[in-house]
Amino acid sequence: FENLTSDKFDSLVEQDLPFIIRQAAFGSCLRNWNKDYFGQKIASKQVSVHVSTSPLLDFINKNFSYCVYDFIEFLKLCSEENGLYYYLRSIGNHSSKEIANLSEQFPEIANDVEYPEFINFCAEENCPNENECPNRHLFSSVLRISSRNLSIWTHYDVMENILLQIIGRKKVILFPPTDAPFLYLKGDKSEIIDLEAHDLDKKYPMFNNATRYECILEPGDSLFIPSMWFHNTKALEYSIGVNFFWKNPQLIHHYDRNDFYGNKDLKLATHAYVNLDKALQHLNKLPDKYRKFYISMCIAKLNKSLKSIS
Ligand SMILES: O=C(O)CCC(=O)C(=O)O
Ligand SMILES: [Fe+2]
Repeated sequence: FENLTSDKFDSLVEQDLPFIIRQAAFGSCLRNWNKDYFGQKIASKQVSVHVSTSPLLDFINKNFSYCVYDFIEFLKLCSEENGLYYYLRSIGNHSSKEIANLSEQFPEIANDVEYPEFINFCAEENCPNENECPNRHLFSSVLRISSRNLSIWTHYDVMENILLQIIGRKKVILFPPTDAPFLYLKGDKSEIIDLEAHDLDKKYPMFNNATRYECILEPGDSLFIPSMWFHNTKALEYSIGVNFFWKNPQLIHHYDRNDFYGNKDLKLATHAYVNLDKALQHLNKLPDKYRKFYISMCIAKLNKSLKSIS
């Protein structure tokens, strides 16, 4: 889409499908950002970066380490081909237990990113009235810089999200939330790391049932990624982007206060998982015949509940 109005944007977000917005007014970052500009603006800053010998980052098996670099040194390493792959996902200043916010961690360049009017972000930094306020509330703004060919594990986030591509092209592969049973999940992440591998169906036969959506983001494109949609991104070139998570007004009370990344399950879902584990612990104490019977009764109950959702 181009030239979106806020009504059109609202109705697209409501549809809960990913879509690309081309050339929206995200500010001067789209014209100014490059290594020389960052060098002039940013004197010295330490960043913690994922570094791996593999371009396919795997969070489950952790095939990377975290290394601290000076930001400008990191940009140099990340943009050259030296056999290592680098990925910066900006985090809070003092520890990872702080929400990423460009204005706080990168104040020198934060004003280069503006939010198009159609998103209707609330002007108040900490709106005292998030429940009643008609505007959207920004949760975090995250700077994402990757080496060419680097891809990020397939995962979902619990918040609505716009991923803005600023430098380089990026391929994004998405799967709808209904594909969860086919993605071999461990929490919010898929075990399937190489989505291009030829023998996926041998190791992951259910993956055949998944519906894959693909797009390539050019600089200036932004992608709406609905909450709970699985996504995997691959930088086709040295890539700089920013993404913005915002809170769904209907879920304000449901988000986990300890969520610093926009990806912690809703509190009630976490309770449900805990209780499900407890239920299974109880049933697993029974002899097989009874265990089988009661587990199938539980599944029937869950299926009935699932079918009642339109
Ligand atoms: O491309 C990336 O660096 C990951 C983007 C992502 O996971 C997101 O926007 O939620
Ligand atoms: Fe994500």
